[in-house]
Order: sequence, then structure tokens, then C-alpha cells
Amino acid sequence: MVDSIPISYKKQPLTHTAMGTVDNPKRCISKFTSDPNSCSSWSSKNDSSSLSGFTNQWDVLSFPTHYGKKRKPAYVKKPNFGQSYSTSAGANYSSDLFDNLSKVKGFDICLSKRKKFVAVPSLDPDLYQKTFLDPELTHKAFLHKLNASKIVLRPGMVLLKNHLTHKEQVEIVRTCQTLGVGPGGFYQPAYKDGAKLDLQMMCLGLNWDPKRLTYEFIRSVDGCEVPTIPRALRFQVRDAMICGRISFEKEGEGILPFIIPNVCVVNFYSAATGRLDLHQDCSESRTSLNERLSVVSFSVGDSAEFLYGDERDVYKADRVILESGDVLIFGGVSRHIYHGVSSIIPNTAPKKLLEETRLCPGRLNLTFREA
Ligand SMILES: O=C(O)CCC(=O)C(=O)O
Ligand SMILES: [Fe+2]
Repeated sequence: MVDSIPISYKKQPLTHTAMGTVDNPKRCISKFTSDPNSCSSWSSKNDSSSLSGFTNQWDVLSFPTHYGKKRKPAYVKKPNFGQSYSTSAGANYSSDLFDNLSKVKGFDICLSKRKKFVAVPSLDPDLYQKTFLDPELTHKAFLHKLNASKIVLRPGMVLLKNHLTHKEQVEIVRTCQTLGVGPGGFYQPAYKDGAKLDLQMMCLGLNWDPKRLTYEFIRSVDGCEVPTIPRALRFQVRDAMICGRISFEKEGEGILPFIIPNVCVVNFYSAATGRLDLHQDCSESRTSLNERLSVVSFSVGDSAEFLYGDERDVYKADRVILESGDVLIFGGVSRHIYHGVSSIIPNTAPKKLLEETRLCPGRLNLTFREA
């Protein structure tokens, strides 16, 4: 429903943010002021309060070094199969260190099989860095991707149809399910004014804080460390970038600047209520924004109606259906487009994917950026 998107997505200029490398984001930190030209049409441009109350990145970094390290494994009660996904119970992890912070419950994106309780291992980067791609599969998968159809939506914006193989989609669901119920997992975020987003979110690599519209190493909502981006996903982003770039025969207007992603925002939209207002992605570093580095977005599960355009106006926006396995890339001259999700189309996820993963009704979206 077009009407369901208010024209009110508040973006505020940032004064500080963090930038890093894939392997160790903490090694490379920059501090800067945003370029007003990069996201010139933020709604808060004339909002005198936009910078007031902003806590800078260094406040987060000045937490004690042990902060966020002491965690207990989470025990997650899963709903029985057939039970509404909205009743799914979350992980109740806590640490003495976090008693003064709000407790954030994980969210299970999958319906359980038989076990009532599942132990979630504490965060072990090596475990999640293991790639599920064997060389043979990689070769086959890459051929599949090269041959899949590519739709150029506008200069700098391409939709790679059915780019992710079934196996990759299954692994993406499983990875997001495991990470999503653990420390740093899914939660329902809110903006500075308290308004909740209509989705569940978790971040990998760096955390995006919707209250301050910046990236941070430690999730300020609960003090959790941010899980790393699994290597297999980073390979998939690279493959998608290669396929996206060959879609534009001539360089220039259509060029998609390459990224080495250090941020992945994972959103889960429930089929019933999930949506995301029109907005620009502009919390990234000045370099990333000025160089118009690409945004790479994976869709898994139910289809979504995706809106995009040059203005924050749903009536002027173009729309496209994003299906399970699709990859959308926008960069270069399209890097600063307004975009959002107006609705999720129920019962559109591939049956085979649901059978193998028991993904709840809804859509998983992974958006990769170089912050
Ligand atoms: O779900 C989508 O396709 C868009 C997500 C998005 O725009 C974002 O996370 O910034
Ligand atoms: Fe976005």
C-alpha cells in the first residue's frame, strides 16, 4: 500500500562515524564531518535540533575494554511448528555488566522442529567465518549467477534476478537464524524519537545505531559485540558486484563502484507488518558517500514491493518486486536514491526454502555497505 509510507523518515547529519577494514574494522577509524552535498535532501537539514543531543562515537569507544566481552550462552525457547511467528521467544542473555542497559531479546526467524530449547554457542568468529562454499559449488554457482538475468533499473542501479542459489539462500537463513538469537542478534530498533521500525534488525561487522544514525563497534542498545560478517557472504557480495558491473556495457553513468563490505544490516520483515519508510543510506563515511560506493542488497523469503526514486515521495517513486534470491545493487549516480519497502507479499517465498529452513512468514534482507 502506497499510503502506508509516511513521508517522515528522519535522517540527521552525522558529525562522527567510524570506518574500518573488513578484517579488523577497529584498526582504521576516522572522524569527520559529513559532506552536506552527499545527502543534500535530508529532512532534518533545516532541523535545528539535528545535532543537539548527539553523543559522539568516542563515548562508545571509551567503554572499558572488557565491555561486551563477558557473555553467557543464550538459551532460546522456540515456538512449536505452526505457532505464530510473532510469538517466537527470544534469547535472554544477560551479564552483570549490562544490568543498567535495556535487555534485548533475540528473535528467531525460523519455526522450530521438535526441540523446545536450543543452546546457542557464544560468539566464535571462526565458527561463523567457515565458508560453506566448496570450489565445485562455487564454480557452478558463479556460472548460474553470470547467466541469470540482470535488469538495469536506471544508471547505477541493477537487479540481479535469482542470483543467489537455493543452497546459498538456505545457508543465509541458517546463518541469520543462528546469529539472530544470540548476543548481538535481532531486536526491534527505534529512532531517537522512540518510534519503532516495523522490522527486526541485527548488524554484522559494525552496528548501525538508528538513534544516532552512526556506526559503532559495540551495540549501544545492550553493549553486545557485533558479530563479524561471515566470509561466505563477503564472497557473495564480490560475485554480485562482478555480475552487476558487467550489466553496464559502457562505463560512466552506469558504473558501480566496488565495495569491500564492512557492514551488513540484516532486516527481517514479518509478512504481516514489515515495511521501511523511504530514506537515503547516508550514515557511511564521507569517502564512501562521495565516492558513491555501491550498496548491495540480498532478498530471501517472501517478496517485497520496493520503492525507489529521486525524491522522498511515494507517489513519484518507481517500484519493483524483489523476490527470494534477487540481489539489488545501487551505486554511482544512483547511490543517493530514496528507497524503502512498502509491503511484504505474503506466501511468496519458495516452498523448498521454507521446507528446508522453516523460515517464518516474512522477508530477510541483507544490505552490505562499506562504511
Ligand atoms: O529491505 C530492503 O530491501 C531495504 C533495506 C534498506 O534500505 C536498509 O537497510 O537501509
Ligand atoms: Fe536503505
